[in-house]
Amino acid sequence: MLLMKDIVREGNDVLRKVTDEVTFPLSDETKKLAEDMMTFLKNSQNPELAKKHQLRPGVGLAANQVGVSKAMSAVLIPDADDNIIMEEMLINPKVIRQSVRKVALGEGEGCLSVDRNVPGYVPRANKITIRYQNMDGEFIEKTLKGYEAIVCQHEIDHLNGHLFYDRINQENPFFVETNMLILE
Ligand SMILES: O=CN(O)CCNC(=O)c1cccc(Cl)c1Cl
Ligand code: NI
Repeated sequence: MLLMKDIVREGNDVLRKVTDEVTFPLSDETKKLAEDMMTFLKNSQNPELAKKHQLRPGVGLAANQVGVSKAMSAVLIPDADDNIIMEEMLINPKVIRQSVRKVALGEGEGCLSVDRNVPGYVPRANKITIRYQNMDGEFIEKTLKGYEAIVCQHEIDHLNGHLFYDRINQENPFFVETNMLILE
């Protein structure tokens, strides 16, 4: 199972490279990696297992965060009652439409690859349409807004070598762009 020791931290170039397109049919190795990534997220969201294995909680994980430069991310988003509202492996994901309107989380963002708090709003498109492939290679288009849109943009950024703090306004980290929504 994947543990925190397997998570690549900032400073490692693999986090700054554009990841390689995933080809189909998936190799057994790539299938196992996808399963391990989703299992990591589930374990990280389970208080008992997270404590036992010292896991930081995550709602997404990109392959290059575990040192594999492939364009795939696991996303596991629970709602306030711990009901899963999104559980997807995003393979070769692309944002094909995005709103002008921006959104940012009021408490900022965090990243397993960043062992420090970086305060500030991370402005992202409030509504996006993504096109990606599932584990069978079928193309899926999904429109997301708010928190799900934020998480998927955080992951797709990883796959393109970006980290969340690249998007924080350097002059004023809590600058609110015109019409930007702040999500508490
Ligand atoms: O890339 C994934 N991670 O680094 C896992 C840890 N971070 C989070 O779960 C997280 C936390 C806050 C906001 C967003 Cl958007 C995300 Cl994604
Ligand atoms: Ni991250």
